[in-house]
Amino acid sequence: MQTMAGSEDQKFSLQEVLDTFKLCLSENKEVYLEQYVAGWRGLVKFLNSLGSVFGFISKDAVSKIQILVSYMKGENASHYATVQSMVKYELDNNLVDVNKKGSHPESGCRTLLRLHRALRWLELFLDRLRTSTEDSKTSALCAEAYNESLAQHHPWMIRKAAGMAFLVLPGRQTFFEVMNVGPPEQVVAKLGEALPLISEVYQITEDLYAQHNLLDLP
Ligand SMILES: CCCCCCCC/C=C\CCCCCCCC(=O)N[C@@H](COP(=O)(O)O)[C@H](O)/C=C/CCCCCCCCCCCCC
Repeated sequence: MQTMAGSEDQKFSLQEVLDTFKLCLSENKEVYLEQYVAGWRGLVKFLNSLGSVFGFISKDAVSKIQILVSYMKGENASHYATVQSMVKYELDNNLVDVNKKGSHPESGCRTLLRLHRALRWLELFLDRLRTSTEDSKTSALCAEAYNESLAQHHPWMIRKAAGMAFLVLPGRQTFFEVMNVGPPEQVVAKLGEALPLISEVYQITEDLYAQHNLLDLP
């Protein structure tokens, strides 16, 4: 497993992200937090390679990763092995601000929820990339995926800033090259492999959060 330090500087590999999401689920379909966070670290590498325009997004993702890592390494680390154990521990011990921000503004549950919502964006975006054609615009694919998911949870200012950043996304060909997988057909095949894994992790988390009424945590 990679360490947090310095990992964002290394080269992005879609295969590596795929591997971490493969390792995310236990036999009984619990979501391992260490692998979940490792998957996000890999994605942040990609985002960082796109330039400073995406810095505000990367910074937010890194800060959420760091909050989760601090719980995973803290005195109650054993409760932060899986998303399921984290939810149980934080709810049983009243460590989650459920209706409005109070004494636990950075609970693991609310922090993971932000990344979970972003995972839905990723799922939609990757599916669009997979089915795109040579002349498709990544900025449009990204904006569509964003509007269908994360945008619904963001205020106007963030939506505006995100929309501006999408406009400078590199074209489809460059995008595919940065994934370090090989020719476009292989990228498409690899995306087809990655998507069901990401979808399953997303759905398991979504169901868990719905079951505990955690989908709107402030
Ligand atoms: C497989 C390779 C291709 C895809 C690679 C994608 C790489 C993407 C890497 C990271 C995605 C960023 C995840 C952003 C998490 C955002 C969490 C969030 O919603 N935070 C907001 C709410 O937090 P609280 O205030 O409640 O604590 C926060 O306000 C957000 C601030 C930053 C703006 C977030 C905009 C998100 C746009 C997502 C699209 C990223 C575009 C990447 C382009 C490839």
